[in-house]
Amino acid sequence: MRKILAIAGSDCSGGAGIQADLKTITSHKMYGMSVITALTAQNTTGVFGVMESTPDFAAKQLDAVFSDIYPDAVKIGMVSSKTLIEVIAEKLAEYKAKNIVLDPVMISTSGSKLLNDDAIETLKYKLMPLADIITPNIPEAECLSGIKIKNKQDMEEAALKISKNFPGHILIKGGHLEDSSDDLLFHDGMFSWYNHEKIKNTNTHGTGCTLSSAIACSLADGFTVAESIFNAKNYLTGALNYNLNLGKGRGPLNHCWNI
Ligand SMILES: Nc1ncnc2c1ncn2[C@@H]1O[C@H](COP(=O)(O)OP(=O)(O)O)[C@@H](O)[C@H]1O
Ligand SMILES: Cc1ncc(COP(=O)(O)OP(=O)(O)O)c(N)n1
Repeated sequence: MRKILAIAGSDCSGGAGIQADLKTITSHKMYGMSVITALTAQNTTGVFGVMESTPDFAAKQLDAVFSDIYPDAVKIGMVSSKTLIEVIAEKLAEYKAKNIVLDPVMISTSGSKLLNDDAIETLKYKLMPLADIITPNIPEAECLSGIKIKNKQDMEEAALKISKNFPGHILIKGGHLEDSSDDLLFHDGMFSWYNHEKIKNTNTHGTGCTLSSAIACSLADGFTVAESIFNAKNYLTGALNYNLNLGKGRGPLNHCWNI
């Protein structure tokens, strides 16, 4: 049994955050664990409130997990404050965590800030160096690179810029592009494109969380990063294609389409 730890915020409506992570991990027939960094009051229409965990309590959760059931991979999602990021980085280094996938969650697609402005540098310089792969969406890649992204060429430029400070795998997700959903992987001086036509489904709440957890599952299974992205995209495509239609806004995915 592979064991996966998700460090992320809770989405009470079940589409994104820790709930999407645990559903994804379970659908991969793996054992999911969670360190909850924040409670959010949100649904398919927006985010109405955020209540952060204290850094001390996040540290307690990390100690409880790592001292008992050592994870084969770790996915990190929403971590909103500087002090929380610092404590998570310290604990992951202390426990020599491996196969770390960092989704640098900054703003929900519904427009709410999920990362404090004064925490961006801490995320860049304390948490990113521990990650094997980071998975920014286009607005997040713009923030990390300082480049405005309008097309695929801009995505390549942004990846190059981000790589100046981060030697690991950089996956810039293209879900926010107008006419395609092509994702770009940059590593070791090489670009690889994961091309995908846009699925005509507006129910995409939690796609980023789902993709990063699915990547963590394949890494835990021993696949390379490039193979793990390929597997994760297939899983995500199945969940999107199901066209689940729940809620009054941008609805969630069917994480259980494959079981
Ligand atoms: N309509 C869509 N059709 C196909 N793939 C999509 C669609 N929307 C998002 N994706 C995929 O979902 C993943 C998450 O993408 P994105 O929406 O950019 O991230 P986030 O959810 O973090 O904002 C990416 O692999 C992207 O290509
Ligand atoms: C608690 C929580 N974490 C992360 C997100 C962002 O989720 P993401 O998968 O990027 O999807 P959308 O924002 O596009 O729905 C979130 N909303 N809540």
